[in-house]
Parts: sequence; structure tokens; C-alpha cells
Amino acid sequence: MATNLGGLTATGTVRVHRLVRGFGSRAVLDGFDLEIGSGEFVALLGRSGSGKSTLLRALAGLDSDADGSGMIDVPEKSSVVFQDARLLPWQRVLDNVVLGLRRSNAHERGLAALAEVGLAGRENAWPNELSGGEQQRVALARALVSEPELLLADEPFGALDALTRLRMHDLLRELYARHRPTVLLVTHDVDEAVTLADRVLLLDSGRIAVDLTIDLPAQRSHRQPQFLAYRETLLRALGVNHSEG
Ligand SMILES: Nc1ncnc2c1ncn2[C@@H]1O[C@H](COP(=O)(O)OP(=O)(O)OP(=O)(O)O)[C@@H](O)[C@H]1O
Repeated sequence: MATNLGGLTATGTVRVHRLVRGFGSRAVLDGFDLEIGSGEFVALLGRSGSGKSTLLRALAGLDSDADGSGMIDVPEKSSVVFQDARLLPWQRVLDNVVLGLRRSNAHERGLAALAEVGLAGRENAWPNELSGGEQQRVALARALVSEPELLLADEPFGALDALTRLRMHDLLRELYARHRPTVLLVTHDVDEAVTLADRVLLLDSGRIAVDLTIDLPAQRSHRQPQFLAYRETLLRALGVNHSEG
């Protein structure tokens, strides 16, 4: 499992070397290598079943159901966000945010995190009183309240409607600009990857088929010619026909 190299790497750096992960006789990742610099925002694209979640779960240490070997070096302070918010329904919003936070000022930090995600004043609500988008905001607050050096996100906006998804993109970019964690975002959505990330990886048959640096300003528009060029490169690599994409 996670091997700490004892200060050899910069805070926030992710290193994966010769990672093997599979289920039964089937290898999903077979000798996989990856390096992500501290503070990089990386999106991971790939067809369904290409192993994106398998990789993310390995980095999160949540893959006890998988077989494998290899070296994983991730920051000690990591948080994970999933497609569903996974809030405890019997705990109020603030209690969900500070769950597991062992600090004397947990209450204040939880309130500050809720304010950062636009939910000031909602700390006493129950999860089922919130919309899907608001629940994902709580999940983001819970992930960030511990000030992680690495944020792992597995299709965090996949279940949201298009407008809410765009608002969440703005929020995530804002939070990233403020806190600068290393981010690995798994997504199916090429536009989401190019909008949010500074580097896009495309996983194919257990290896990185494309490693694309996104050289765009923080304020991005789907109308920028360079945005469209990145989009086209990635769609082509995914094998998506133009008329479909
Ligand atoms: N717990 C499991 N037991 C057996 N096989 C699994 C398990 N989890 C994943 N797999 C298999 O591993 C392969 C990779 O799955 P993974 O979920 O990593 O893909 P993915 O790229 O995240 O797909 P999607 O985009 O559809 O979420 C798939 O063939 C899947 O069926």
C-alpha cells in the first residue's frame, strides 16, 4: 500500500511506480507509472472500464477488494469526493463537515468551510433538506476542511444537472485557486477536463495514452480556439466521431 518516502518528495506530490491492480485474473492496471507535481490540477479521462476509478481508489487506499502490487506515494493529508455526496442522513450539515476532524476549533473551521462553498447559514440543515448540488457542496466542504494536500475526485459532478455542474466548476476552480491542493479529477466529460484542469491524462487499456498540458488562462471559454483544439485532440484520442462529439 502507500509507501512514504520520508520527505524525498515535495508536499503534495503523487508518485506511482509499476502499479498493478486487477480483479481475479484480469489486470486493469499492469505496471502503471504516474507522477503529479505538487499543486497540479490533473483531470483523468478514459472510456468506461479503462481503470480510472481503480487508479483513484488505489491512490485513496480504498481498494482492499483489488489484487496488486507496486509503489504508491501520496501526501499524508488526502481527501476524496465521490459522485454521490455520501453524507450521514442522521447528522446535520455542520456535523457531516467536521466528522473526523480532530481539532479544538473544528466548529469554526466547519462553519468557514461551509461559507467557502456558499452554504453559510445552512449548518443546522439535515442532508435531505438540501438539493443534490448543495449536498455536493457539503461534500466539498468536508473534503477541504482538513486542508488536504491532495484532493481526489471521482466524477464529483456526474449526477448534477448542466447548470449546477457549471456553477460547481466555478466553485472548484475558486477553491483550488485559494488552497492549491494537488487535484486528481476523474471525469467522463472532455469539456469539464479542459475547463478545469491544467493537465489532462487519457487512460486507455491501463496506460496513459495522452498527457496533455492545457495552456489556457484560468478564465476559460468554450469559444476560445485553443479550447476547441484541446477538445478535438481529446475527443479524437477517445475515438469519438466529430458528429457525435
Ligand atoms: N470490485 C470489482 N470487482 C471486479 N471487477 C471490478 C471491480 N471494480 C472494477 N472492476 C473492473 O475493473 C475494470 C475497470 O473499472 P473502473 O471502475 O476502474 O473503470 P472506470 O474507467 O472508472 O469506468 P467508468 O468510467 O465506467 O466509471 C472494469 O472492467 C470493471 O468491471
